[in-house]
Amino acid sequence: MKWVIKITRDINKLREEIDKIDKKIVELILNRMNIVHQVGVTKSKDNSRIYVPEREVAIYKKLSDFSGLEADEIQSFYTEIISFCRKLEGILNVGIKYNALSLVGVKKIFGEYVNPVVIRQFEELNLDSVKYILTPLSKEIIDFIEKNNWYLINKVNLNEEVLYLFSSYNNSIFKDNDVTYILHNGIISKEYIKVDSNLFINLIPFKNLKDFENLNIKILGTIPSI
Ligand SMILES: O=C(O)C(=O)C[C@]1(C(=O)O)C=C[C@@H](O)C=C1
Repeated sequence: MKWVIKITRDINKLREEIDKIDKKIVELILNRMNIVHQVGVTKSKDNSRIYVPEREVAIYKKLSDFSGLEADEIQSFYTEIISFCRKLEGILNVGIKYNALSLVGVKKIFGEYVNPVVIRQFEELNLDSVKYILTPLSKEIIDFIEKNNWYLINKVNLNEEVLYLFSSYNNSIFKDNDVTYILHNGIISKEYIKVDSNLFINLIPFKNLKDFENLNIKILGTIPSI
């Protein structure tokens, strides 16, 4: 019986430590929110985009290098911290087709603070308020982004499928190892996705993009990688 009491006492001490740490974490999150709010005010003056995927990926990478934790592990909890801060800048509307996978994908990319807008066809979207679409690749979305001049800006891997994030805003900072997705009527890279019998999405390292300049290609976008 004696040792049970000792363990309980030790656990209580450890929990006191945890409580202290939690207070510090929340205090730091409040400081972070304050700074992000100021970023938001600056952005709203020059009307720049709220969601900056390449910056979010850079944050995961820096914290991974700093801590030795895998970037995926950092991302698993940091997405929510960024989501919580980002909501001060505004809540994003993201168009999805109705299915459980898309709802999971939206939360995995944006965290809790996001507004999924469920639609049957992308053409139904109100483009004044919806600037993002998360979807598997299809001819329908390729046609939509070509028509509306949208870009491929991010992706999310779920167990069974990959969902791609399209936006009316393009990413603006690219690193050499980021992957550029280009549309062409043939296969011109080692990695590619077949859209239909005469349309392929070729995946090219951003640093090699200049080698493809002379071909008849359309750049869909570049996805930040860690
Ligand atoms: O750096 C910015 O542009 C921010 O708005 C801050 C912040 C963040 O919480 O760190 C939030 C939203 C962006 O997607 C990227 C980063």
